[in-house]
Amino acid sequence: MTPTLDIWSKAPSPVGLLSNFAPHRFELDGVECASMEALLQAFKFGDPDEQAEIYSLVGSRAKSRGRRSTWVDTQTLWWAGRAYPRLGRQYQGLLDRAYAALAGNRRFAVALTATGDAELTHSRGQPDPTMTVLTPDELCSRLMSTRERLRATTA
Ligand SMILES: Nc1nc(O)c(N)c(N[C@@H]2O[C@H](COP(=O)(O)O)[C@@H](O)[C@H]2O)n1
Repeated sequence: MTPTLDIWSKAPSPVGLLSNFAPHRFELDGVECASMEALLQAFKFGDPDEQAEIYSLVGSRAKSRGRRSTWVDTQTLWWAGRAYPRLGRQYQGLLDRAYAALAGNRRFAVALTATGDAELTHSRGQPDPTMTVLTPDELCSRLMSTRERLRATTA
């Protein structure tokens, strides 16, 4: 039977290292982020100066910082000065690029491939996309497809 691994920040390694809270550095479009959570929470702000305050954060500090945003009212997220409707296809493309960038972090890539063929879940996540910048499906589908790609390139 295929094992299921539930991703959250306090899970033992390697699963905890797949949480967006984990301190994996990566760069997207020339912006260095200390964690995926920092990038995701920065999407919630249209002001580049406010976004820049978030990039260096990790874990719950990054997530809490995002609570100052009112993005839920507008359903609009921001990257590189451009507005992304939350339910739009372009936002999905932005998430794809973000996870592709994260896959360049070796510690993340090693942790992800160490999960083998396990089904990845995220039971703590919010499934309604109008209430979160990343649903469990959006996270886990990207992690599992990235794992396939990493495997294919190292085979
Ligand atoms: N631990 C945890 N608690 C929640 O309530 C969550 N929604 C999540 N999901 C993660 O939170 C990030 C998205 O933040 P918002 O839901 O937009 O505030 C992202 O990292 C999800 O994977 N996790």
